[in-house]
Amino acid sequence: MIKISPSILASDFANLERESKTMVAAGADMLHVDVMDGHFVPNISLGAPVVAALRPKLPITFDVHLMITNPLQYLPDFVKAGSDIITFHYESDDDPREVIRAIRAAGKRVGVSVKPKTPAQEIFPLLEEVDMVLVMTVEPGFGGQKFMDDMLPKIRQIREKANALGKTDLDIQVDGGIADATAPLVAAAGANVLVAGSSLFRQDDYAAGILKLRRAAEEAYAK
Ligand SMILES: O=C(CO)[C@@H](O)[C@H](O)COP(=O)(O)O
Ligand SMILES: [Co+2]
Repeated sequence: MIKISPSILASDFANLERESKTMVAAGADMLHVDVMDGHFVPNISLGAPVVAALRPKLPITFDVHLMITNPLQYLPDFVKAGSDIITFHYESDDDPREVIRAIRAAGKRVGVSVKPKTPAQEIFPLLEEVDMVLVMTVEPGFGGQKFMDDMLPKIRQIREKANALGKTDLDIQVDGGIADATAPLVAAAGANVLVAGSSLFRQDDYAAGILKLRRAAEEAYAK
């Protein structure tokens, strides 16, 4: 019901393979890869070569979060690298439908992400065309930021609209400041895919961390 997607942005990059493997063995449902270009967001992280290097070593869903300008230009690289879910930012392209179509045509699952200032209503017309909506609960660009609880109504609005459209299987992902205290809030609002970076990677026992986060969210989601 609840899926946990640890963000490897918070891992020890000098030991990326080991860190990722440990997180997968600890029970992660997918791995979240934050791609930042220094243009769409004011930070540079990692790119398709890193996905390509890790992909064959890890039998898990690669959940790639593109925080880049001109996603269509780089899409083939991320497809070739073995991404499973490709999420682009609604604000990063003038024609989001074209990006959705291209990701779909490449045989990948499609996510569309919204920054905190973008209202839910802007993506309502796209809900039937995507597999997942990513609601940013911080300004994209950096890990370790404080969760914005004013994003909770947005999650609820998207879940309600999806249900009203009959799209009850829409994944709603949340990303930014997700931890034991915030997981129940987002799950109660209707999110079912939780990205967590610093709150998981800073723990000694990743399995215990995932379990606790999952339980906190599941209890609230079921209500
Ligand atoms: O996309 C982003 C940041 O832009 C995230 O995926 C962060 O990596 C989440 O980090 P935490 O807030 O969980 O530390
Ligand atoms: Co992310």
